[in-house]
Order: sequence, then structure tokens, then C-alpha cells
Amino acid sequence: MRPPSSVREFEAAARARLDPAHYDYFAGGAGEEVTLRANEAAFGRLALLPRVLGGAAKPELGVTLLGDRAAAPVLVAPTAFHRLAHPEGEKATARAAAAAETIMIVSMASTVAVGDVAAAAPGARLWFQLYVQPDPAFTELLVRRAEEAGCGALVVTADSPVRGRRDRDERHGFHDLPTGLCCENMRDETGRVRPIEFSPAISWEHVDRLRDMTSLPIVLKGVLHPADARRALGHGVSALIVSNHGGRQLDTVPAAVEALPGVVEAVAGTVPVLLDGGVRRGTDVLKAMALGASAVGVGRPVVWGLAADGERGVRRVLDLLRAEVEDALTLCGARSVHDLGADLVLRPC
Ligand SMILES: Cc1cc2nc3c(=O)[nH]c(=O)nc-3n(C[C@H](O)[C@H](O)[C@H](O)COP(=O)(O)O)c2cc1C
Ligand SMILES: CCCCCCC(=O)C(=O)O
Repeated sequence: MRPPSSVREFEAAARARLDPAHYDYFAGGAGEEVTLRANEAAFGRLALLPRVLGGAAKPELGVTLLGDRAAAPVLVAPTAFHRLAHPEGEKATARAAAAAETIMIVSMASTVAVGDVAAAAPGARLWFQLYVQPDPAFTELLVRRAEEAGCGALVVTADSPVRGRRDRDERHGFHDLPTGLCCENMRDETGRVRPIEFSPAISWEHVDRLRDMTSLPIVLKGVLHPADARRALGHGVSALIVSNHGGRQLDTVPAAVEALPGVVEAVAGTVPVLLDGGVRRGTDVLKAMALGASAVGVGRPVVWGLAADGERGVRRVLDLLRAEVEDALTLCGARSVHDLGADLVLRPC
């Protein structure tokens, strides 16, 4: 059978393979899923206004982020529970990311321990995503594990002081991993697996404590408000990710790409600004970069690739997006992803 030739087709293939409760966990969002839909729809409302006769035979796609090189400006966003999608789980995802020469942000809620992910994918450029735990000693243990695994950055998720309310999970009664799977990073020194806890009282002081705890660059994920972006600069943050958690946390917040220009303006080039949420096509990547993103992350597209065809599926999704970015750049008359400006995008009035 013909392999899927778009993220959309990968989603259909994944859906056909996954247990419906697991598909809904991956696909779903919070509340009425207004933001979930908005993330994709907002890209559709932005029109590209290409230039002509300015192309290059081979446009430049590579980006360097916090010292890590990616062959294309499309990173693997952190997503939990990859072994629900494929038995090889995060090992397969990391191998595919390494083969595609991009950065994978490993979720703290991964079903393979971050050290084992690193060992399974030599050469992979890994960053580690952290939910600050109410127990500071356990948070520190997680940071040390990320450092020992060779991760290049600590991605602190700021949009989840509590878990979003997701009706699809309620309908299926999906609240936990099935027997045999667990969040492997959550083992304490005795080997016991702790539950992931959310920290309703998470604050800027936690970011300061992390800044004192590690020399890894800290990336703050889940920033939407320009004032928070400005404030982050005073707390030693090395990059920001404009994200609404794929519409899974607070419903009815703006689409990620709608929030992007305000954050980009607020930080005024002092730190890289990344975006995730709703990126499904190379043209979405160009729009985000034209509006000031240094790169984008993809969450569900990677999970669809993994569920559809394991490592090969993730590789194909990443390769497809890369090829689409290359074509879109050429069609826009741009020689490099670094040459894109806001004049490439017509925003609706
Ligand atoms: C199934 C799933 C699990 C996720 N798990 C995490 C996580 O563990 N940590 C985190 O910071 N974000 C998590 N996210 C949010 C993603 O990092 C990212 O913000 C979002 O998926 C981007 O939207 P997209 O799926 O439209 O690309 C998760 C998203 C999904 C869909
Ligand atoms: C109790 C485990 C929580 C994992 C959260 C993963 C996540 O962020 C998501 O959106 O789902």
C-alpha cells in the first residue's frame, strides 16, 4: 500500500491502528476544543505573499538553537506516552529524529527513561522537558538525569499548573497508563515509580531555583502573554516556546500563531522564540518563521508517524515536513529560512 503522503494521511493511518481511547488521548484537547481547532485554523487564515525571481538552487533550511544544529527548523515537541503508540516508544522517535538531524524534546512523561532514549539513539540531539514537581529534591533528581543523559537544554513547561480538563479522556475513563507501562523518568532511587504531580503554585521563583541548579540553558514553554515573555528575560531564560500545549490546557486561549507576534515583539531578538501548535504543513513553518519564530515544534504529527509505522513513520513525517518547507521556500522566492520577514504574510484585518 502507498505510504501516507501528508500529516493528515498519517493521522488517518494512526487512528486506524490505535485503541480509540489512546487515539482520543493523543488527538484531543481541553474543554470545547476551541483552541485545539484554532491552532490549525489560524494558519489557514494567514495568506502567503510570495516574492518572485529570488530563489536559490538549494535553499538553506538549517538552524542552530542553543548550540544544537537542526537540519530543518522543525523540532519534535515533547509528547507523553509514546509506547502507547508503538512498542519501541521514545526510542523509535529519537532514532528518527537523529536520522532527520533534528532536535527531540523528550517528555518527562516518556515511557522510556531519558537515559535509555539517549543510549538507543546515538547522535540524537535531545532536550528534556520538565514539569516542576512539588518535591524540590525530586525535581533536582530529574534535572540530574537529563544532564547525565546529555540533554542540551531543560524545557520547563509553564502552562500546566494543573492538568487540562479533557472530555475525551473522561468519556473513555482514560486516566492512567495500562499495566506494563509507566513514566520511567519518575523512578526514585529505590526504583519505585512516583506519580507525576502538577504544581498549582509554580512561580518565577521555581525558574530561579532551576537556574541556580543547572548550567543547562532553560527554555520556557507555554508562554502566550508578551508581559510574561519580557519577564522571563529577567530570570535567565535562554529561549521561549509560544505554545498553548496543543489546545490541551486552558481552552479558548488564542492560537499559538496568533500569540506569536506579541511575544516576538516583547523579547525584541534577545532570545530565540519557538512556536508549537497546529503546524501540519511546510507553509505553516514558513508563516511562523516569517512572524519571527526561530523554529517550530510538532507534537501530534510525530505521534501519528510513530503509531502508523514506528521509527520509519516518524522519519517520514519529519522528512515530509522538511521537503514541504524546502518547496515552500523556493516558491516564495526565498534563499534561506533566515531571510523570511513579516511582509511574506498577509494577516486578516
Ligand atoms: C499527546 C500529547 C502529549 C503531550 N505531552 C506533553 C508533555 O508531556 N509535556 C509538555 O510540555 N507538552 C506536552 N504536550 C504538548 C506538546 O508539547 C505541544 O505543545 C503540542 O502538541 C503542540 O501542538 P500540535 O500537537 O498541534 O503540534 C503534549 C501534546 C500531546 C498532543
Ligand atoms: C500524569 C501524567 C501527565 C502527563 C501529561 C502529558 C501532557 O502534557 C499531556 O498534554 O497529555
